[in-house]
Formats: sequence, structure tokens, C-alpha cells
Amino acid sequence: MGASNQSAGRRPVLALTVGEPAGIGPEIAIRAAWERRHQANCVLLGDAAYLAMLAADIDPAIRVSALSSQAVRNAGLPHFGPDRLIAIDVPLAAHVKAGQLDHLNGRSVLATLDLALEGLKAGWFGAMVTAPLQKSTINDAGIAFTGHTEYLAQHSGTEQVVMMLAGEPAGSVTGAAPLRVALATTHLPLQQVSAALSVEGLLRTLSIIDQDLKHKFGLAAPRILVCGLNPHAGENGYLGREEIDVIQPALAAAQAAGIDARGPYPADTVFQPKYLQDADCVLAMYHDQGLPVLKYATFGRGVNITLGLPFIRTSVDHGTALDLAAQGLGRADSGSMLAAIDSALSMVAASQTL
Ligand SMILES: NC(=O)c1ccc[n+]([C@@H]2O[C@H](COP(=O)([O-])OP(=O)(O)OC[C@H]3O[C@@H](n4cnc5c(N)ncnc54)[C@H](O)[C@@H]3O)[C@@H](O)[C@H]2O)c1
Ligand SMILES: N[C@H](C(=O)O)[C@H](O)COP(=O)(O)O
Repeated sequence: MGASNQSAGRRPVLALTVGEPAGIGPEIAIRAAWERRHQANCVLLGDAAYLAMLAADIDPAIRVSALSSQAVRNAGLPHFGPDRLIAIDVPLAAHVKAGQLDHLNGRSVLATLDLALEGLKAGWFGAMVTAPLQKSTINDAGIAFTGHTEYLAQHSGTEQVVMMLAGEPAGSVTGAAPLRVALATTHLPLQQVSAALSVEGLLRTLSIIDQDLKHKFGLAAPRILVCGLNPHAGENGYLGREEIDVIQPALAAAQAAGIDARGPYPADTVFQPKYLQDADCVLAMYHDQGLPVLKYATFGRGVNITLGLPFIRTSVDHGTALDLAAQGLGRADSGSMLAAIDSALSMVAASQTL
């Protein structure tokens, strides 16, 4: 996608969608954008009047300049220095009450994603970073929606993407190497997971991980450990056959294609430091097989990255935290949002050196 606004010497421009307005997204987006204002021009996408009001409550020093999306379409994104944040206005339909969901605002949340996609295509932004949204509210607004990952894939015309979360664990967990956990399936009811696994799909997943770890993370020869689906990786077929019928053939095909992928390993043992120290990524078969481990080790510092997209997208490792939002400003930790911005910046830099 385009990069016309990403001229050398200027801070990279990142689209920062602020997520569910009643959650902690807008607050952590403002705080992180302001904290990183000298490294990145984080353009907030959300209701500009609401964001300006919130910014003033967070810190009166934070200035928010509002732009209309039409003005940006007509004249491009103007250059602003780090003395202020820019918000491209995506108006909300209903007044926001912190901690209280309102499905009337669901379409506006999705419109921020559409605007980010438009801006990536037009070259306004070098990457997008997303604050958490509430999937149920968008569904309550009458729009089938399972997550950013699937939405961005569909709306960028990408056949397959891979969700990967990464973070720096406390030193004792893996010896301080980044832990990266990718998923073979994303937001899917558990009952549908087995049927969603196929040799071709897993091979594409492994190939996307391999390519993106090389090109967006600068790893010369990524090493991927692959989990089984069943307890004890199927116990030679006595506890399930997906390992024999699907995962092993996919691994054989990946290895034949030059991908360093090994397994299938029992998911309950593969996350030991002695295995992780020889790996760059673990591929789990489903959401709650891999993410509890990652979030246990890195919550608050982790980053969610969508691999396989034709642009860079990162996000936080947590949700909307309505409980914290309801208590007022200052309760939420912005660490993961800062990590998501930092990660997007380093991926932008890695992509530019190709
Ligand atoms: N990137 C995303 O858009 C994203 C990611 C995860 C979950 N979600 C969505 O968020 C909604 C709520 O999910 P949930 O309740 O399972 O998880 P959650 O992460 O919102 O909350 C889980 C717990 O972690 C705490 N927490 C979360 N973020 C925190 C932060 N920044 N600082 C301090 N504490 C924090 C919360 O207070 C809560 O106790 C769901 O709709 C889910 O789908 C969105
Ligand atoms: N699976 C993610 C997590 O648990 O953190 C989260 O739901 C966000 O997914 P999307 O980026 O697809 O919205």
C-alpha cells in the first residue's frame, strides 16, 4: 500500500484507531500517542470532540487538532509538529458513558477501521495501531464481526492472515527472549476448530509466519514450533487424529519448502524455556491454547500483530476493560499500547530497509 506521506526525516505517521469509546481505548490511545509524540505522528481516528475533551482531562498540556476526513481526502494530511495530536473526526452517534456499552456507537467504531484502511491505501499512514474494541457491541449494532484480524483481512482482500501476539516475558520465564505465539485459527467457537484445520491452511499459515518474521522482524531463518491439537499431541492417534491426518503432512510440506517448522508438540509441554530458547515462534492451533500462556508471561507489555496483510497492523494485548473505564481516568496501564506503537515503528523501519 502507498507511503506518500512517509517522507524521510519526518516522524512516521501511524493511524491510531481509538476503539470502543466506553472502554479504556481512547484514554490509552491519547496517553501513548502523546508519550511517543517525538518518535511518531500518531493520528487519532475517532470522535474528535470527545477525544479533545478527554485529552484535556488527562493533561491540559495535550492539544488536539481536529481534521475532517474529507479535508484529508481533498488536500492530504497536513504536516504538524509534535506540539499537538491530530484527530481525524469519525463522529459517534451517541453520548459516551464510560464503562457502559451503547450499540449505537458500533458503526462509528468500524468506520475508524475503514478510514485507517483508506488512509493506508492512499499513503497517509505508514501503519495502523488499534486500541481495543468490543466485538459484542458491533454485533449488537447488527453487523457480524469477530475481530479486527478477520475484518482487516476481508476488507483488504487478503485471503489468509495470521494472528500473532508477542511480548517480552519476565526474565525467569524464557530467559528474556521475546515470546511469540501465532494462532492457526482465530476467533472461532471451539467446536469448529478441528474442522477449520487443513493441510493447505496450515501450510499457508506457516509460510506467512516464516515470510513476515523474515521481512517485518528481520529474522534470517525463523524457527517455528507447532503445537498439536489434542492432549499429548494425540498420543499416536489414540487421543485424536488431527496430528496424523493434518498437522504432520502440513509440517512435512513446510519443511520441504524450506521452512524451519517442527512438531507437533504437546501444547502443555512446548512452552518450557528449554524448547522456547530454540524457537522464534510457537504456532498454537486455537486462541485459548496459545494466548493464556502469552498473556500470563507478558500481559500489559504484549503486542498483537496481524501477519500476512499488505500493510502493518499492531494492537494491544488486552480488551476494553470496561470495569476500569467506569472508575474514571488513570486506572488503565498504557504499556501495551506503547509497545504496539513501538512495534509498528520498528516494523516500518524494517520494511524500509528491504
Ligand atoms: N485488540 C482488541 O480489540 C481486543 C483484545 C482483547 C479483547 N478485546 C475485547 O475486549 C472486550 C473485553 O474483554 P475481556 O473482558 O475478556 O478482557 P479485558 O482485557 O478487557 O479485561 C480483562 C482484565 O484485564 C484488565 N485490564 C485490561 N486491560 C488493562 C489495562 N490496560 N490496564 C490494566 N488492566 C487491564 C481488566 O480490568 C480486566 O480485569 C471483549 O469484547 C473482547 O473481545 C479486544
Ligand atoms: N484475540 C485477541 C486477544 O485476545 O488479545 C483480541 O481478541 C483481539 O483480536 P483482534 O485484533 O482480531 O481484534
